Amino acid sequence: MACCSTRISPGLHTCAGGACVQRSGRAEACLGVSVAEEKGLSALRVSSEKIEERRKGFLKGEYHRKFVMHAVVMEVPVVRETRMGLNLNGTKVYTGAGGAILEDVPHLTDWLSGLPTYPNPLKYNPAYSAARQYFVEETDTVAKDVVVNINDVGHGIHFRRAGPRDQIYFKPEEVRACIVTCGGLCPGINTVIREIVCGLWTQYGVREILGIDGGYRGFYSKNTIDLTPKTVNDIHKRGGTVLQTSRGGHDLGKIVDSIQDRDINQVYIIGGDGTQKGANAIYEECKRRGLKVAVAGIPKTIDNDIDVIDKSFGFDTAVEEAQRAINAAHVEAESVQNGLGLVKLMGRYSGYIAMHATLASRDVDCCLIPEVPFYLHGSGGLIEFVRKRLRESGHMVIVVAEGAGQELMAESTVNNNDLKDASGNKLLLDVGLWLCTILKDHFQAEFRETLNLKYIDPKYMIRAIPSNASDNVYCTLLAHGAIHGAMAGYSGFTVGPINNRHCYIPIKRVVAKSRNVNVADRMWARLMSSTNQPNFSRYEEVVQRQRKLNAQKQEEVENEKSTLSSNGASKPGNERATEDESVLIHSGDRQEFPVSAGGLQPSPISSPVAGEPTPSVDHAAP
Ligand SMILES: Nc1ncnc2c1ncn2[C@@H]1O[C@H](COP(=O)(O)OP(=O)(O)O)[C@@H](O)[C@H]1O
Ligand SMILES: O=P(O)(O)OC[C@H]1O[C@](O)(COP(=O)(O)O)[C@@H](O)[C@@H]1O
Ligand SMILES: [Mg+2]
Repeated sequence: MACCSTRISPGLHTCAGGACVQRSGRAEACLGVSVAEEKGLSALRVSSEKIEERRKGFLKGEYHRKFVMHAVVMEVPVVRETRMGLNLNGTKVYTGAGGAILEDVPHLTDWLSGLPTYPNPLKYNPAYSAARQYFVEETDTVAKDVVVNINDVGHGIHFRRAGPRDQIYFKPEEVRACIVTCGGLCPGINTVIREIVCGLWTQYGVREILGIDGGYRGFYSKNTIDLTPKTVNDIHKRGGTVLQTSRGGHDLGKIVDSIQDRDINQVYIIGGDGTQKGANAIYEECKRRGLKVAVAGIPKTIDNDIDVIDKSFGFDTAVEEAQRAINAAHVEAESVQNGLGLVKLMGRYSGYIAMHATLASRDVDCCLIPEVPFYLHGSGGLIEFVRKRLRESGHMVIVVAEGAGQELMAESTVNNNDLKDASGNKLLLDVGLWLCTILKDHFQAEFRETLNLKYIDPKYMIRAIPSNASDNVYCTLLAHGAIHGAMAGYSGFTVGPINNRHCYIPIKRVVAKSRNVNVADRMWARLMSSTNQPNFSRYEEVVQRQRKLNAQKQEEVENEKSTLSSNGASKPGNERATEDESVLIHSGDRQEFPVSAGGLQPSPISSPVAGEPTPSVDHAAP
């Protein structure tokens, strides 16, 4: 049992460091914590009478679990106030008397005073009336870090717990909500849309729900779509988004004009990091204009790179679907001699899908992710490992995240790729095709071996499927969290689970940085120990050496050029010659490699490292 969901309630903590311990086997716990956990109550508002009252209830066996009470709980002084301030980002921050810090989300009352409140209609909803302590207290919070030292004082950062509030700030018949989906596809988007519509309709009695067609630009360039439980009934069984999506087109002025013109007062925005930045700008602008508009973000990213929350929806589905591609690659590889299956998975900057898919599969020999730069040649390099593994097992499978090796490829690209998509995201070089060409050609040229390489890029097949059962449930909780938050008057927030408890997080906090695989963490260690792949720890050294070599070569070419021009030698087809020279520089000594797909030259880093033995040619190989 965790006591951390109540850490803002220091009055109930009794142990030296402010933590409570469950004694194994005997189901013991602090009363305060068990009460707060079971009933969703907070000590911040709890008087000693209330504790006494609850204690009696507890003793009468009103609670599910049988806890042995720590007598000392009752002696702890009750905290009567918290301190409020702003942090550097302008986020409201509450500091509890015990040192816990609540990073709060904005509320309509921050800029609109005297707003009336209304009782939550869920009180009278027969489905929910049986749920004990259904409403979340305003003082309930969730701790960001749950693994703490028992002797630590202060209880770290907390976020507001998500869920329905007793009082709401919108009369249901006043609500005119809209939903928009932006960015790349991800399994589960339709489920979130469906559950926002059905939740608003059935839980709160909202009748006006509009779909914005085609992402942010749809606010000002398209008609809206009426959404009802009937129109969205089956959409969770389909992949994609029924509302359509897009990149780019975030014209803030026009979007908020459209919100105002259409009398929209709740905006539900489903999208990734770019979308959430856009959502924050919309919230800020609504606030600046003094509008009673609640803006709720629902984080979507198949890459699982959104910070703070446990994981994004669709991630589990994606990892599961990736297994099919890995299995296929494995079957192909083990059915031939020198078989190599290469699978490229999503992950622009974060290798979560590749890492989890590898761990789940057990058939993967090497997993390459953006967080771990790799190199090809020399000791500890990829080629050495591939050769070793092929010799041992006769076949192997490599999983590569699409953002891996970008620096390595960029180094070897004659016309460096600076292209961006409509949202400003850098377009990636194709690491899958690049690896195919390099590996095949190198094995042929250097070892006289034919690699039976099969390349699978299942990205769009994975993104397009509907969410699996557990993601469907997750999407439902996200959607419900978002509607409860908006109805309660919160705005500029993203909803998501932290340590398995759903929270409202300031959007600003979520987009401040993206999340990456922590290679110093045990999860990556597990992967390394299961694949036994190289850790590429010599990357920097290898790159530096190669850069030096390239610079020397460049200098030689420049010198040659200037000698030619000072001799007044006019070479026919001079321009073409210059191009060829630049190819030479970038391709190092390995001119036997053809230009790979995507216009890439073999990497300079892919050349043997100076001072290292060149791999011997294996003439015995077929
Ligand atoms: N910094 C930003 N400010 C405002 N809008 C943004 C910003 N970055 C991206 N957007 C908008 O968010 C939408 C989706 O962004 P994108 O990066 O394509 O996908 P994702 O949200 O999945 O990361 C696009 O319409 C884009 O214009
Ligand atoms: O090909 P598209 O549609 O531009 O999408 C490419 C990107 O979309 C993703 O699937 C998810 O990206 P976003 O979450 O930023 O939309 C990435 O893995 C991938 O790089
Ligand atoms: Mg993104």
